[in-house]
Order: sequence, then C-alpha cells, then structure tokens
Amino acid sequence: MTVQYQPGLENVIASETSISYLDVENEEIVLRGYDLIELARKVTYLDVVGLLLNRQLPTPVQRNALEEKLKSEYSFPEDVLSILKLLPQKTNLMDVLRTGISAISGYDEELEDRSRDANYRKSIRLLAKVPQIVANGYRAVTKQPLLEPRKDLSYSANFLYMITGTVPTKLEERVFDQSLIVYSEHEMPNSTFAARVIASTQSDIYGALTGAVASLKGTLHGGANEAVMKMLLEAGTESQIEPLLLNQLSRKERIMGFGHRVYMKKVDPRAMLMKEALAELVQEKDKHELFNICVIGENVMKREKGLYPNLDYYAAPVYYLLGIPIDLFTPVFLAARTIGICAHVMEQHENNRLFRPRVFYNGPRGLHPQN
Ligand SMILES: CC(=O)SCCNC(=O)CCNC(=O)[C@H](O)C(C)(C)COP(=O)(O)OP(=O)(O)OC[C@H]1O[C@@H](n2cnc3c(N)ncnc32)[C@H](O)[C@@H]1OP(=O)(O)O
Ligand SMILES: O=C([O-])CC(=O)C(=O)O
Repeated sequence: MTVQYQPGLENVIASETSISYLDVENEEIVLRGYDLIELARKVTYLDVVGLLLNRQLPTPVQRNALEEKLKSEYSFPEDVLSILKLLPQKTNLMDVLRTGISAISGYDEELEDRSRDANYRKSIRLLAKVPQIVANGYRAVTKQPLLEPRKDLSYSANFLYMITGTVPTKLEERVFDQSLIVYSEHEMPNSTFAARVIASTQSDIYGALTGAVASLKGTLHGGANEAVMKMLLEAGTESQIEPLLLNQLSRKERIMGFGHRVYMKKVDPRAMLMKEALAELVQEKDKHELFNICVIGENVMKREKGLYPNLDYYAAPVYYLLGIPIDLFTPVFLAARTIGICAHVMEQHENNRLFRPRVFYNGPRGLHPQN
C-alpha cells in the first residue's frame, strides 16, 4: 500500500472522535454537537466540562453536583507543594506544571486503572488539582505565600483568585470563565495528539497530560499567548505596533498570535469572542489603548500577510488585564485544556489502536562496518 508522506501530518486524519471538529467551511467549532462559541456565550466552563465528560450538557442540578464533586477533590498533597518549592526560581512555569502533574500521579490510588469509570474519576481529580499546581506552583517558585482553594467561590473565580490573590469582579469572573471555555477543547492540536499517542500504549492519563504540557509549551502552540503579550508590551503605544510588526516581517520572523494550521487564511472564531471580551474589559479598566494596539496589529497582519489572529492573540491581553502574570498564560491554557485532553485519553483508551506510523527513509543503505 502506498501512503503519501505529509510533513507535519498536515490534513491527515489521525483519529475517529465524537469530541470535537473544526468545521472551517462553516466557521464552526463543533463540541459534541454544539457550537463552542454559542456555548461560551450561554453556559459556564463547568457545563462544558460536564458535556465533554458525559457527552451531554448537564442540567443545573447535575452541574451543581459536578461542582460539589470537584470541590471535594480540592485536597492537595503537601509533599508535592514541597517539591515545587524546591524548584529553582527561574524554572519555566510550564515545567513547574509538568513536574507537578507528574508528581501528583503517585497519590492517585487508581493510577493504573484504564476503565472509563476510573478515568472519569481521575479527570475530576485532575480538574480539581491542576489549577492549584498552576497557581501555587507559581507562588512556590516565586517565594510568595501559597493559597488554599476557596470553596465559597465558583470553580473559575477560585482559579483566578488563587493566581492573583484577589477575588475577581463579576465581569472578570465571566470573562475568565469564557476564556476557559474557548481554550477547553480544539480537536487534534499537537498537545492532544501527543496525549493520545501516549495513551495509545495503554499508558496512564497523568502521563498523557504531562506529555501534553511539554507540547503546549512551544511557541508554535500554546506558548504563543505569552509571546503575544511581550510583543504588545514592547510596542507599548498605538503608533509603535505597525513599525514593530513591519520590522519583524521584513526580517521574515513569525508574528505570534497569527496564523493557524487549520484556519490559516480564515478567522479563528475563538479569537473574535476574546476580542469582544477584551472590549468589555478595557471599558471597566479604562485601558482603551491596549485594545486599539491589538486592532491595529490585526489590521496590519491582514493587509501585509492575509493572516488572521488566532485565539492566543486576543486571550493574551485579556489575561493581562485580569492580572495574570505573563509567565502563567500558557499554564492557564493547559489548565483549561485539561478537560479536553482527559476526554481524548478516555476515548483513546475505550477504542484503542496503538499509534505507530512509518517513515519516508532518505538515509543511506548498504553500508558495512570496517573491521
Ligand atoms: C492556540 C494555538 O496554539 S494557535 C497557534 C499559536 N501559535 C502562533 O501563533 C505562532 C505563530 N503562528 C505560526 O507560527 C503558524 O501560523 C502556525 C505554527 C500556527 C501554523 O503553521 P503552519 O501550518 O506550519 O503554516 P506554515 O508555516 O506552512 O505557514 C504558511 C505560510 O504562512 C506564513 N505564516 C504563518 N504564520 C505566520 C505568522 N504567524 N507570521 C508570519 N508568517 C506566518 C509562513 O511563513 C508561510 O509563508 P510562506 O508560504 O511564504 O513560507
Ligand atoms: O488547534 C491547534 O492546532 C492549536 C489550537 O488552536 C489549540 O490547541 O487551541
């Protein structure tokens, strides 16, 4: 059988899934039958968690039960916090997160159980603990006091509170929750593929998620949201963003937050939702210039390269205005994506076929060692 080689597996169908699908033609991100953007407008992150885990949107009663279950799993091993405190201050926070997720696996009694029910329970535990690794991991390496999760706050409000140390306003909570929804799941990005490849050996959900963290760190993937914010801050003013971008483009550099393997010359619907959220936030915080800088940047890239912003472009200034340290932007993305990755690992375990592709060999043949 001849199979065509596709560098980067571009457009190759790697899995069958009922979790999500990017319908680029119709500009819709399908999540278990729903439009992701409509979900982000109408329901909460925990509803989406319920949808991804149970294949249907929870009723309000089911949603509350899910929230209670999550909060009952907030307890966190002290020893893992001690490990995180030992990491050097300069450790990249994605590496802190990778270490933390790896370390908590040993505390899960069901680690080696691959059944759907066990994977479901482990997903809940991960959802309860990953935000704590993000927030307290950052606090540990930067020598700030650690915070206990607050059960009186919603899941999303607590996550933001544990990062910033301040209870968010209603608008901040809603915008952050929306950002978690749009980051929650996106078909087969590099990180999800990495997790499925790992899970396909019958390895465990913690290991698969740990691998996904390493994948997401790269700037061609999740790491772009941090790079975007650094670029926007470097520009600093409305008048400086265009020359900065033109300069980078003249050096043939990639502009972070633009382009996408699947959308490329089309708009990423998630970026547009975050643009709306940013417009609301700059109003509340009187930071209109940041919004204007972003819009100018968007227009320059459309004009110069025909490229559109991806989610990371508009999520970055949103996170900045929410008071999230830039080094935590990608860890927060991973925390939001944990549910999507868990759903994929569960699906992989339920209908598994080992990933083992072949190569297009272009090396020498027929050599012999000289004795
Ligand atoms: C949530 C997420 O993870 S979204 C992705 C976040 N990552 C980024 O924003 C990083 C910046 N973007 C990129 O590097 C790319 O658009 C990627 C990695 C996301 C997708 O890349 P690929 O599918 O491999 O596209 P590819 O590299 O073939 O690009 C096609 C053309 O567009 C150009 N291009 C693509 N993205 C950019 C960009 N951001 N800036 C400048 N040029 C770009 C490429 O240089 C290439 O041009 P050429 O044909 O003249 O050589
Ligand atoms: O789909 C991709 O390749 C990257 C992406 O936008 C995501 O993971 O959200």
